[in-house]
Order: sequence, then C-alpha cells, then structure tokens
Amino acid sequence: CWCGSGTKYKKCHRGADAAEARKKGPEVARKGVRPGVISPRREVPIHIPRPDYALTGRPSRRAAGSDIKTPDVIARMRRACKAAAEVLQEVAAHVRPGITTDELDALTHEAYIKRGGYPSTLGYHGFPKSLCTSVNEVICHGIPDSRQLEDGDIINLDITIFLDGVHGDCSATYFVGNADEESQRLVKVTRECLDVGIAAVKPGRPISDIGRAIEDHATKNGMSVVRAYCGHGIGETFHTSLQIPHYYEPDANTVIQPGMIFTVEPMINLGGWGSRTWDDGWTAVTVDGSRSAQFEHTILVNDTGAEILTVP
Ligand SMILES: COc1cccc(Cn2ccc3cc(C(=O)NO)cnc32)c1
Ligand SMILES: [Co+2]
Ligand SMILES: [Co+2]
Ligand SMILES: [Co+2]
Repeated sequence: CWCGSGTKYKKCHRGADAAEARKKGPEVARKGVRPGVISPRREVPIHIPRPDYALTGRPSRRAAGSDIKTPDVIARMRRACKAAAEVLQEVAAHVRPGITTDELDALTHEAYIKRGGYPSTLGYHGFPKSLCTSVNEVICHGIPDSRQLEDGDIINLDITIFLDGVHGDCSATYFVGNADEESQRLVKVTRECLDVGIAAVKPGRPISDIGRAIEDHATKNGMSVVRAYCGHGIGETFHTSLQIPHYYEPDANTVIQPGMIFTVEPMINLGGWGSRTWDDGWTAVTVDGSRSAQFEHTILVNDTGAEILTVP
C-alpha cells in the first residue's frame, strides 16, 4: 500500500530505450528499464463479480471510518482470506528457475477465477496484471512479464482476491532454486519481522507499536525497513484510509480495536531503506540495488490480539 511518502514517478521510457536495455541485461534494468515484455491484459469471465474500479478504472474514495467490521464482513473476509492463502500456496509450488513471472500471473489469474474470485490488482490504479511479482531488488508492485526466474533469485508473490464483495491480501517471498547466505538471512529476518509485528497488535494500543516492533527487529539484524509503502485497512475496499507504517511512526496513533481488519506487510532491505519507482510508475526498487523481501498477512483484531486470516 502507498504511504504517500514515496518518490515522484518519472516519465515512461520509449520502446527504443527498452530494446536497448534488454541487450545490456540486469545492470541496465537497475536503471529502471524493464528487461521483459508485458503480455496483453487477461480477461475475467463476465459472471465473476468485480470491484468498482474494474469497471470505472478508478477506485471510489478510500473508505474512511473506524475500520471496525460488522460480523457479516468478518465472515466474508474469513472466506476471502482463506482463498487468498490457498491461491498463494498453489502458485508458489510452481516457482522454479526458467518459469516466467508472466506464467505465474496466468496460473494466479486462473486460480482466482476457479474460486469465483476477481484479481484485485487487475486494473487497480491501472495495474495491468493479477499478481505482483517482486524479484531481488524489487521491493513491491513488480509487474509480471517475460523475465525467466534464475537460480539464486528471490521472488515475492503478492496475492489479492476479490471474493463475495471483500478483498483478501497476502504475500510471501520464495527462493528460486539455491539461495546464498545473505538472501536466506534476509528472508528469515523478514518473516520474523511480520511475526513480531503481528504479535504487537493489542487492543487499546496505538498502531505505532507494530512499526516499532518491526523496526527494532530489522535494525537489530543490520537491515532496514522500507518507508514508502505500508500495511492498510482492508475489507469491502482493497485499501481503507488506515495506514500501518512498518517503521516507528509516533503519529500512527490510531487505537487498535477489536473488529479492525488490516494488513501487516513489512518490506525489509539488506541495504538502505530508500526506494524509487521504475518508469512504469508501479515497480518499486531499492535505491542502492540491494535485495528486498516481504511477507504479508491480513489480520483481524480480537479481544486479546490478532487472528491471522490469510491461512490456507
Ligand atoms: C497510486 O500509486 C500506486 C503505486 C503502486 C501501486 C499501486 C496500486 N497497486 C497495484 C498492486 C498493489 C498491491 C497493493 C498491496 O496492498 N499489496 O499488498 C497496493 N497497491 C497496489 C498504486
Ligand atoms: Co496489501
Ligand atoms: Co499505502
Ligand atoms: Co498484498
């Protein structure tokens, strides 16, 4: 989710630059020109209910309000989040060297539809695909394309399904074949950051407890927390106005209350926390080219803490 403290988008590269870049390979990709090609937009059968923005191209205003969900929304969120977790598990089984991120997108697209769900990211702020595939130094919002995964890569698959009028959002980072020590440490610490962030969710406490727990753990392990993207309230809209910074933000003083549903989705960098956006306007990458990992759950606040909804 966009915390609003990110960088400005730059103008799009023309085709020639992209073709030139493809010849030079990954180094040039770091300058923000996509090495792969994005395939045409996938269709969704007309019988699948779709969110408002899939028709209008623009999400309705972010739901304000306290983010405390009704029992009916909670019941529907349980089903949607379970479905999201199942889709993630199903697609992750296909991660291996040689598969393209576009092929993973196709698998994800079909996995939503066979459950009667719509791909929440498809058309969201114009995003062209049904899955975010964020490889190596890509922090989030990576767009599936013809790039083949390579042995030693790490990839985050970010799944969001729109089912029965609500969104379920989760993600995880996977190794492609073998992983070097540093990447194994990054993925381990990032998963722990999600765990300590969720453990910090307590009714009566401020949202800022979550970011404080995550930032403490990341910095203790010599890593940094991305600041430009945050967790978010979620339910009948993909993002509500509630933001969950993953670093210590004292102004994030909304009081956590039972019935709230939001995501915790820390993005942790091996190097500095800086992020910038490729010319496509979505793909966020580390400024220093270091690798980044992310894990995400959608959680429901109950009387004692957090219940993880995105479990298969
Ligand atoms: C307007 O500015 C932006 C900038 C980047 C991306 C997008 C739109 N968008 C597309 C996919 C996507 C996923 C999430 C998410 O919560 N993942 O856990 C958030 N935003 C998303 C908009
Ligand atoms: Co999210
Ligand atoms: Co946000
Ligand atoms: Co997500």
